Amino acid sequence: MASSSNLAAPLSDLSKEYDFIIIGGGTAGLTIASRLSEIPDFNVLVLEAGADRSSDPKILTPGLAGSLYDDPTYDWEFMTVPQKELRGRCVPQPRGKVLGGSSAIYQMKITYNSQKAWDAWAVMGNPSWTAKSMRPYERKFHTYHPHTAATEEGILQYTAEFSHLDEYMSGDDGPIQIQFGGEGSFKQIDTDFYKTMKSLKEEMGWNEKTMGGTASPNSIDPKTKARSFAVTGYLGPEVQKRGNLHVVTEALVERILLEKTGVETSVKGVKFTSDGQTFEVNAGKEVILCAGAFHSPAILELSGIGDPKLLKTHGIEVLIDNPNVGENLQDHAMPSVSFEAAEGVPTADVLMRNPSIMDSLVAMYEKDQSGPLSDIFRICAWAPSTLFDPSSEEELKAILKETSDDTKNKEFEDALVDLFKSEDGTTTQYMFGKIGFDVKGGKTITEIFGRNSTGAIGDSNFITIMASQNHPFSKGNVHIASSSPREKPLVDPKYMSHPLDMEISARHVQFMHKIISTPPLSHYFKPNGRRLPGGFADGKAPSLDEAKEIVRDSLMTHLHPVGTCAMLPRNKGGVVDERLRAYGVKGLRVCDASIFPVAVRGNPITAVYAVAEKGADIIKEDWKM
Ligand SMILES: Cc1cc2nc3c(=O)[nH]c(=O)nc-3n(C[C@H](O)[C@H](O)[C@H](O)COP(=O)(O)OP(=O)(O)OC[C@H]3O[C@@H](n4cnc5c(N)ncnc54)[C@H](O)[C@@H]3O)c2cc1C
Repeated sequence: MASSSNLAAPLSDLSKEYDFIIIGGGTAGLTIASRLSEIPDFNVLVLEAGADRSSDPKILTPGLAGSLYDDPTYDWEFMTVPQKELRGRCVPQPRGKVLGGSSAIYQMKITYNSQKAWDAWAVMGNPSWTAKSMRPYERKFHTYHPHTAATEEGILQYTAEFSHLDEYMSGDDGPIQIQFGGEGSFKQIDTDFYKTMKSLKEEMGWNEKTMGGTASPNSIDPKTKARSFAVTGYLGPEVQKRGNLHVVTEALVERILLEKTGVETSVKGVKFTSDGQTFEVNAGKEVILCAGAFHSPAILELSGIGDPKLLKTHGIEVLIDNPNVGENLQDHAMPSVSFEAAEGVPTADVLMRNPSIMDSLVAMYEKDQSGPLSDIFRICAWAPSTLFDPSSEEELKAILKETSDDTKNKEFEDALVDLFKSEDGTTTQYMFGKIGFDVKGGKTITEIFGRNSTGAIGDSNFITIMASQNHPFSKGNVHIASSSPREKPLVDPKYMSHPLDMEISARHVQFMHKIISTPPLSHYFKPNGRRLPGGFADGKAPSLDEAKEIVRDSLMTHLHPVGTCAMLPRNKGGVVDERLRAYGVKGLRVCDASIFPVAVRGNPITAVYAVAEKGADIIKEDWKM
């Protein structure tokens, strides 16, 4: 049953025209809706395909985040097309299909982009998107609740000194609540991970300030112990009282309505379906497309904006010829190797095997928001992307030279190489999960986390190390599969299609041996224990060739697709200009993860909020507000 959410009048009260129509009530969409509706003269409509589940305990309980995937109630359940470099494996790609979008199902981990990686956006043709211009927006979206002395002593003293510890980065009155967690939020194993990464950093001579362990806070509200996300943050009670904001859920946008007057193409409105009925609403000022990295390009294509060849194949009239739509897909990909834990080391595998334990944890949280489900402590570390020893650096540079013939891509590759060379930009993000992953045997995310028929995890407990490449060279695409708005677009990230990505990832798999062999962390692993998907035999690091095979069998997504409606000059692959205006159409902007020209360092939600905050300011400025 379609609903018009508690924020607005029923669907039957829908006006014929709104100043701004926002497609997608997700992370970016709600941020922009909230900021634009601060102006009483603006009338704003949000159309969201998913339902309003903002009081659903599964969404609000931090420790239940893992139960939201592979369930169409919350998740679009994307699956990539078969990936050539992964032996034809398809990779599951959850995306939030509820009010709040992916912020309602994401893992709540907060990290920040590097200065150098923001500046790459400017260098590539968007001079007003420098790191300096983005920092105020990174502060604006959140409130940071200061960490405790225990967190300082047990964790932060061993971590790299940057971003969240930098006062300049800590917002004090933004809508999203960020915290490190209270007493008991981290365990001795977490402290030992940071001690190990600190000693490795010293041994490897990595940059003191930016590399090594980093503790990321979470977007959990310390007062309620609940997920803080786009709905709780940007559609709070005060915003809900605004008469100029209308949010319609369970409303699937089919296409943007465009009209041609002479040579000019402009936006007329939006066509959507809800409750089996079709509606058309006019946009007095603009349509703002915020449907995320997979749906935003698809909606453009369904509306006649894209590669003429593709559109004609699907019988769609070509209104704007722009073959860049849906290209430039970048996703953080990560080989994920599970190492058997030493006897007596508890991991979440125990919970997977004993649902009754989970039931009692849920009861604890329901009673007074206490227990392990009220908090998530996530650990990670940054390492240089390639440069473990100088000889391999030479080898990697040679590979890059061989593959750099594509002139359109040259600027992108140059920007990435520049990032590699810089102290703060060049990163692979190691993550550490206290649970086994069966990536090779699991077809869905749920199966990968140990509930699949291959039974590879069995009765063992595992600790998984993931190595996410933050600035991948491989680029894929997302395009419609047919002219039906109900059919999901085809997602092809082309993981590891650039040979340099394989070289980098394989070296990081080799380095995992060093991580598990270094005390005090080494004590948590069973000597010569089982490894998933395999390798590391006889207590040794795999050879480079063996490591590449491990990458093929263990690579999964870090769930950070971006870039498919890139903000770039049009002749360099752009879909929108630096004021987020779609090329060739008056009154249409795109603003979400799809506009990122280059993937950010680390987890992208902070960048999505910051981009949306800046986007809202740009729109206000352009309408002289
Ligand atoms: C499982 C998971 C875990 C993650 N963990 C982290 C993490 O810990 N830290 C981090 O920083 N990032 C994480 N991310 C990534 C982060 O959540 C996303 O990058 C970010 O939320 C994307 O925001 P967006 O606005 O681009 O898209 P979304 O937030 O996905 O919003 C798009 C919205 O558009 C709606 N929509 C799509 N098509 C239509 C249509 N035709 N009509 C109407 N509405 C439509 C969707 O339903 C959705 O609500 C995670 C992502 C996932 C999926």
